[in-house]
Amino acid sequence: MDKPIHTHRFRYRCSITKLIFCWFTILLAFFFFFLLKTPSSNANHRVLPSLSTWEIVVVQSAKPRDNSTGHSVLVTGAAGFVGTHVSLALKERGDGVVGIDNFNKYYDPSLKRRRSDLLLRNGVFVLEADINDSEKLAKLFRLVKFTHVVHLAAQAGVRYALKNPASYVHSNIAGLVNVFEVCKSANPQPSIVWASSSSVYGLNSKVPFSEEDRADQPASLYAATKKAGEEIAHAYNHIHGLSITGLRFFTVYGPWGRPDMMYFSFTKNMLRGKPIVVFEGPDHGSVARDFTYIDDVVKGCLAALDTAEKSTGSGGRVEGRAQLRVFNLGNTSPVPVSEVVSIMERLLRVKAKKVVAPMPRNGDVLFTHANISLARRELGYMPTTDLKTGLRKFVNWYLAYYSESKR
Ligand SMILES: O=C(O)[C@H]1O[C@H](OP(=O)(O)OP(=O)(O)OC[C@H]2O[C@@H](n3ccc(=O)[nH]c3=O)[C@H](O)[C@@H]2O)[C@H](O)[C@@H](O)[C@@H]1O
Repeated sequence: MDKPIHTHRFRYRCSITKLIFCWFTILLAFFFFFLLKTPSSNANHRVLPSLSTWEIVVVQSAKPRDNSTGHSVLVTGAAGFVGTHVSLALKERGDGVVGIDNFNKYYDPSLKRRRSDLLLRNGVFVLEADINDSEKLAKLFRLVKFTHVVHLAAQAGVRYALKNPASYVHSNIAGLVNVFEVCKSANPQPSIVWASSSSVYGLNSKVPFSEEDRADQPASLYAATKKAGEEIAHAYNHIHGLSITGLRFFTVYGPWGRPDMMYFSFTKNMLRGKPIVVFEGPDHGSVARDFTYIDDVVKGCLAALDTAEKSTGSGGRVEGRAQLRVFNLGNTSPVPVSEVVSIMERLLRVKAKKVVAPMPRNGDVLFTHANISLARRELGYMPTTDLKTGLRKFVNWYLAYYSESKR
């Protein structure tokens, strides 16, 4: 029997209503889904874009002004004293630079932050990470094909090794190996320039110190880790074809310097009317250093980078021998610490309260003196700043920096 027409209509209306209801429910579900999703996706945005922003900033920072001639350089220890100056100089001449620094507390981290701010204002991004963090380093190399690595991150200071020996092993041995490991696996492999130290000459008494002299009598753990670094560099060069240049820095000083160093701490104490302890050698002999001004050292670093040959390894294969070099970067004119104090007295117009004490057996050596003929020949390295001029520049910076900090 035929169903009454109104029943059909009713059913028909019902199914239309159901359909509309269904669609409406689906639309509503979508609406609520997106409504509820928005805040959490915003939360994600706080993470994701900051990650991609981080990546974009790295890529931008690494870009040379001119792609065909400029380098892309990773500078470790970029918020350090030498690292900051080298990064600025590279950026200024058109290279792309990315920095990495762990901002540790060995000395006032706010100085490192201020250096990092200065770098950022000049287009250099410094990533906060430790050189032992292989993941972070590998990530950087996935983002950028670095042509060079200037490895300056280290635990510095010869005397602090008595207090915290582990930090020297962590940064100067394990950290160095980690940097080499990441560089070795990168494709293409970068060329590496890294900071060794004049302290590797240790008890060597043949002057001036030449690269061929003995460097197997370290007087401090710091020196021992730097010398070990040179041997480790040899192994990575030999096995993996990494092009490596080690630079033996001689007591580098200047604006934005390290507060743990003598010229810096003496300035601070003299201005506050506090005593300074001046070490002397046996029989009241003077202790002297081949103080080298930062701008001269920066020129040496850039010349080392520019003359560095390409690494020869890739994908586990090595095509021929890679370059392995070591250079002294000194000033060739040692100055006794007592003379530094006299210069500071004149510059600061303050009489130092000197306490003369025998040099403790804590890692110090009596003197350093660089023979720079190899660096002159191969790098065109020629220091031009005498100690008086360099210290004047340091004092000017110091007074400006700390009067501004006070304000
Ligand atoms: O050339 C280097 O390779 C090394 O130079 C410096 O080491 P150092 O020369 O000992 O520099 P300072 O700590 O500034 O000492 C300079 C001189 O001042 C003397 N000094 C230091 C501190 C002090 O209170 N009194 C004092 O007479 C030291 O004996 C030394 O002769 C750096 O601190 C090291 O990181 C670097 O590697």
